[in-house]
Amino acid sequence: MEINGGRCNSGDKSQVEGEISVLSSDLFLDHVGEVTLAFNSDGLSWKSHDSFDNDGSTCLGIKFLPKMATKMATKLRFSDIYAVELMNGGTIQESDLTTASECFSGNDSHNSGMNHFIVHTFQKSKSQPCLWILASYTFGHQDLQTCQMWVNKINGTLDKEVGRPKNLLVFVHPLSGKGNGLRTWETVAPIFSRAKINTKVIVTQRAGHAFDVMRSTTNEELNSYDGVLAVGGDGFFNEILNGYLSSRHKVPFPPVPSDFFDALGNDSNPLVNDPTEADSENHNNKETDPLFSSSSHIESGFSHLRTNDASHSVDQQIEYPLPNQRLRFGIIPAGSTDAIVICTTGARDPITSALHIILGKRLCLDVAQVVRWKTTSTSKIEPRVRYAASFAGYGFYGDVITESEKYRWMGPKRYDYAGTKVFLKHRSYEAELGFLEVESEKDSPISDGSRMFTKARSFKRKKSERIICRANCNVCNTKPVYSSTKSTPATPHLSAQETKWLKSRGRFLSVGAAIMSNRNERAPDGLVADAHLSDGFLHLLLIKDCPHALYLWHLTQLAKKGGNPLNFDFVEHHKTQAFTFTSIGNESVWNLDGKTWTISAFLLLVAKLKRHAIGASIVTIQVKQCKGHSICKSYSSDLSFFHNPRPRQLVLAMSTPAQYYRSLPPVSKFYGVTCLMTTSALYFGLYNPWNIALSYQDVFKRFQVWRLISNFFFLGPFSPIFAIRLIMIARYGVLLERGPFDKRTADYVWMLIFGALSLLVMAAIPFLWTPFMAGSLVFMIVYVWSREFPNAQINIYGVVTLKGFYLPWALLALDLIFGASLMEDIIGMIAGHLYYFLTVLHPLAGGKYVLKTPRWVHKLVAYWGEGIQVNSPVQRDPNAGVSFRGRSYRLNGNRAQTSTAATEQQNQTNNSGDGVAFRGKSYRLGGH
Ligand SMILES: Nc1ncnc2c1ncn2[C@@H]1O[C@H](COP(=O)(O)OP(=O)(O)OP(=O)(O)O)[C@@H](O)[C@H]1O
Repeated sequence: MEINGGRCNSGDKSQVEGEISVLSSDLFLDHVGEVTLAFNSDGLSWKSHDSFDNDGSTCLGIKFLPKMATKMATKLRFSDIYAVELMNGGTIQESDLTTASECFSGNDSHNSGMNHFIVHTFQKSKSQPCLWILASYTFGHQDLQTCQMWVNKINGTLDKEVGRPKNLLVFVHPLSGKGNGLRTWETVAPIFSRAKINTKVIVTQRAGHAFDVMRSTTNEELNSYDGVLAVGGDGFFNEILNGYLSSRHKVPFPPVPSDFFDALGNDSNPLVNDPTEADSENHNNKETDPLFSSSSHIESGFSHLRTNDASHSVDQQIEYPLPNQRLRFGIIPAGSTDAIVICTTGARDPITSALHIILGKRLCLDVAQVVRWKTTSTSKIEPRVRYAASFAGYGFYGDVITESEKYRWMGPKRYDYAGTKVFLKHRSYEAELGFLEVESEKDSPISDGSRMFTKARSFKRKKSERIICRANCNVCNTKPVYSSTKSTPATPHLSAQETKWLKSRGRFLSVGAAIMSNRNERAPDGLVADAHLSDGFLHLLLIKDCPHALYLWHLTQLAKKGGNPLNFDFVEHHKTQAFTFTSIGNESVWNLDGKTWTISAFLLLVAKLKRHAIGASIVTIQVKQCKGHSICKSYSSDLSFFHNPRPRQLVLAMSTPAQYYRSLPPVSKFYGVTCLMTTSALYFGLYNPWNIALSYQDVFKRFQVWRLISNFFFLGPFSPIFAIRLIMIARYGVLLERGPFDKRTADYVWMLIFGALSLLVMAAIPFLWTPFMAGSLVFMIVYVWSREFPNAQINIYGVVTLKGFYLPWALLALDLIFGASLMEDIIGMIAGHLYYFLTVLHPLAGGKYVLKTPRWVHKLVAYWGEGIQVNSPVQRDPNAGVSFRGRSYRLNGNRAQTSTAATEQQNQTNNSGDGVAFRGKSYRLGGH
């Protein structure tokens, strides 16, 4: 076939690689050479004329195989092509074998003055398949008309590709993330113009600008767009979403849960805040929220529903369509977190997102509706609705956003800084939550094992089984089946029989509602690894007040790929469709997709609306029809469940010494008992204490290595000082072991070993040496406790009441008064601080966690057979622990489990009045 002659088979049906094509031509493909290009029903395909085995690709006896030619695809689907461009003139390179091409004779004419067209597509990155990289194929022909014909033909087909946008409204947040919003748009804008997509670009001037534009744009104008793009972060996207929905999502509110307020004191509720609204969206908007006033059916629906009248179910059958059903929403990531983009496209890359949008890829997302109630008829606080697409968080999550806004100039690093500051403050907030349990879910045929209602069930999922929800997810694509007879297939109504409201009240470090997994660079698996994008559920995470170290452990699990952040006793995890929230006392703020909702949040109901109201799509969001409030119906009819408080009673004092002894956790019991026995043996004159004292001379010269250990078990002869030290073990050692080190026996043993080693090193310095360092080790325990429980109230001899933080210093002062040696106290505090610094402060400041418990300690504990270590890398020895097995009891009177105790439900022993641990309780409202 003579290529230079431009022989073209246009219009002929020919066969390329066995496919029937409607058009084929002989063309030059850049970097490949002569090819026959075929136009098939689903895409383009080509076949090279060059056989790389023949002599033509051999130069001076060396065979050259063009790399590009062998790697290049030979097929392109139309669904992957986003543009085709005709170019007049220019050069086509026959192959990338420059050496070889020099050997070719008579081919110079191929390389210049050729007309060509470029087919624009993408390819997936080999190392990261979610990352899409721009790719293009340049086909050349000397005849311009041939090129033109191909371009027209391809364009004609691309025009028929469904779902591709033609007109987009683009909002650019210039200061987003590191201030790169505008530059990000400039990077992707040429791709949109190449794909012949018209864009109207609005660069925002202030916070709330995009909200105002979205809210005030008429529906007619919005109808002229296929979608709205946010070039920015999650908060910016949230603003656009709220601007759109706030005036258009006309549905009646769920009923005011009046029973709930009654429970808290009704009208005279002192907790009602009456703040001046600081909503950024409404700076310039004096309008009353149309959700509450403008629509008559809304008004009637709202007041009607407020009566909790069962007849509102009639209203629930009313459909409230959004005016522009085909409008979609997209994000080009330019923010600091970009969790929505990471969860949908899988790559935090503006080009990948732009390609998804241009090619019309879509995905439904659930959107949560957050309703702040008007708490009483006279309350000045107005009911208000907000929407969140990824996350709603309170406490730690709200405080971090508030704090980080002060340091926006730092860019994304502000979250690390603000997070550390908020962590160190360790604020907890009292609150009461009610959440919906959908019983029918358990029997649902779509249940995939990922639907969890209890913590125990949720933790059974192995890391390897985690499902990452993306496009075409089976769970999200399957309609839930509910048994209510009133249901229509599209509107699953939950009857009171099918649903239960559970309640949880207490002090929480944070409350989070994850609407999607919220994967991001700081939490690679997200808050809830296997959350779905549009299954109609959200994941409620309640982090109860707990010591610093445990909370840090939870956070480090969050930050770790494959971590298990929910596997803690102080973490409650519920998969639900709705929850209520009532703050009590001091309040934090809510963080909705990274935007704060100021202190006015009194009670929130988050109802995931997917199949009830709104669906959203990937990068592109499609708003679906709203169909009533079945959740709310069950809410009003099921509130009686709120009143059945059956808190778990904590038994803190045992009635007999034997019971007390059995209740002690293993390490403190072992250490305390050994110290007591050592002193008792001395009392009976059984040994000379100098034989167990620390003496490096004896250790190194006489190999009396036991001295390195034995000196840690002698607290001195019976005396007031001895008694105080023993009580310290029984009190603070036990509190530590039951609190921060609960189910972390190996870690606690390692803390003591590390402390002992540090003390031994210090004792090598002559003026720090003391013969017995048990007192120092006890002081180390007290110091660590004081850091873990800094706000606990302590009372010294009924005279002085202090915060836990000052306890070691108070004891130091007492030792001074009693005339005891201060040296051992001080070196104990140094060892304690070293441990706390390496395990808490240093990792918090971004440093490495260097003090990981060594494997041999895990083995030791496993061999011992006492205590529990969650996530232990070693198996417990089934024959171990004979000496203590079965003699340890939990405080609630249950025998401690010594085997698979990781799933054990354990009481929070810190409720003992230290005022630090979670004081609330979670219980089934039905009293089960
Ligand atoms: N021109 C502007 N000047 C100041 N603030 C703006 C402007 N445009 C938008 N904003 C506000 O900035 C807030 C944060 O924006 P955005 O979410 O894009 O950035 P981010 O916080 O860095 O990213 P992420 O939410 O992913 O962490 C938005 O909620 C929006 O209200």
